[in-house]
Parts: sequence; C-alpha cells; structure tokens
Amino acid sequence: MKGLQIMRRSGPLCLNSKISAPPPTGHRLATPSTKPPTAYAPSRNYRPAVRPLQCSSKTDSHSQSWQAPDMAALDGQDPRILRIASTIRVIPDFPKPGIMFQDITTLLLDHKAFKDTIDLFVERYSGKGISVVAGIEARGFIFGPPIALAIGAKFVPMRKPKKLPGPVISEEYSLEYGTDVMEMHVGAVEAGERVLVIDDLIATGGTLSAAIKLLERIGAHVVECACVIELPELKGKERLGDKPLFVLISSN
Ligand SMILES: O=P(O)(O)OC[C@H]1O[C@H](OP(=O)(O)OP(=O)(O)O)[C@H](O)[C@@H]1O
Ligand SMILES: Nc1ncnc2[nH]cnc12
Repeated sequence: MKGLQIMRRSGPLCLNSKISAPPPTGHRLATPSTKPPTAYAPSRNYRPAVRPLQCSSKTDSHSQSWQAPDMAALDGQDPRILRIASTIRVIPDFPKPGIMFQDITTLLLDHKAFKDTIDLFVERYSGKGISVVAGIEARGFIFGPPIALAIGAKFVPMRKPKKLPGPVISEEYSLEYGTDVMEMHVGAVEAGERVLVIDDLIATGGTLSAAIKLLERIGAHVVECACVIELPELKGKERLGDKPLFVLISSN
C-alpha cells in the first residue's frame, strides 16, 4: 500500500508565482536557538517542496529527482526544511485503517523546527501587503497566528460549522465522501483585503478551495495558500485552479 493516503476526502502546479507588491514593512522573528532536534526518528518519505522564497512546479527537475537526506545533495536547499521534515511523524492506520496520518504535533515539540517553519513563511510573506492571515481549523490555528503577528496582519479563523458565535458566512464543500461546511465571521475580512490562507496540509485541496471561495465571495484577494505539507498524489493543487500554493514539504 502506498504511504500516502488521506484521512478523508478525495484534488498547476505550482504555483508559487512570485508575490507582487508592496511596501517593505516585514517583521522578522529572532534568531533560532541551536538546540538539537528531538529524538524522533526522521521520516524518510518527505522531500522539500521548494527552495525558500522560490517557486516550484510540476516541471521543476529538483522536485522530480529529489532523494532523501544527505546534506551534500541538498544543492542549495535550505537545511531548515530537512530538519522540519525530520520532525513530522507518520502514524499508520490513523484515524482508520489504510490512512497514513501526517502528524505535525511532533514538529511542535521541536521548538527550533517549529520556529524555522514559521520563519520560512514569514520570510516569504513579509512586506507583501498582506493584511489578513486566514487559518483553517484546526491545525491552521497553530501556524497562522505567529505568522500573522510577525508580518503585521490580523488573524482570521475559518471554522467548522456552529463554532463561531457571531453572524457568519458559510461555504459548503465536497469531501471524498459527503460534504462539509466552513464558516467565517461576517466583517472579519473586508473587500479588497489581501489574504494569505494557512493550513498544515493539503491533500485533495477541498478544504483550501472552500476557503478561497469564501474569501473571494466577500471580495477579498487571496494572494496565496500556504501549507507545511503537501500530499501531491492527491492532486490538491489542481483543485485550487490557478491560485498559488506554497508548501515546504511534499510527502511521497
Ligand atoms: O486537502 P483536503 O483533502 O481538504 O484535506 C486537508 C485538510 O484535512 C486536515 O484537516 P481535518 O479535516 O482532518 O480537520 P482537523 O484539522 O480539524 O482535524 C488538514 O488539516 C486539512 O485542513
Ligand atoms: N494523511 C493525512 N494526514 C494528516 N491530515 C490529513 N488530512 C487529510 N489527509 C491527511
């Protein structure tokens, strides 16, 4: 069985076009500590998705040919990405048989890897005129707020139904089996605002595409979607159409 299965749902490429714009006002986080990583066994099924601040695509020879971990073979790749990849744990058969669950909680235990993750996003999005970081429940709530603080944007939660207390706008979307709904508070984002959408992982792309639709319905401009992990075999990028996607790690 392949190692990459989704937990649920059943999704050009890359996307990472350069982000145009703006007045440089980005904040940077402090220098990372030098404490060694935690003792989790490194995952061997990850490859860095992009070079920081650069774009990858399906035709990117680097992403086609990358093989695991040998610093000499990094060929310019940011070593922070390898470290981040090594902290992500894969749990087979969770939450049900056949699913290889990509567990980012072990990344959070390694404060340097966590900080490097945030830094990589902050380096990319600082000074791009982004006023909103929209985080998708639940794991987008972990990565989104520190990025928002560092780039000087507001954080807006995109939640599952009936969690937000005020008036909401909703977007139904399809999953591998059935449908789900995403909600956002009315007035949290205004027409014309430049938004970064953050989640931990893209699988089929159903969740991110719902977030994009919701934000575009109110006239916001989604500058880019960003995730720590992509499961490329599930073709989530295709579901995003031409909306840019930036990911740190592709799991093969
Ligand atoms: O690309 P997709 O196929 O839409 O899947 C990706 C989504 O699945 C996971 O969330 P999940 O639905 O498990 O919710 P949770 O974070 O609240 O557990 C993940 O955190 C993404 O939000
Ligand atoms: N394999 C997976 N691991 C973690 N989160 C997911 N969301 C969808 N598929 C997933």
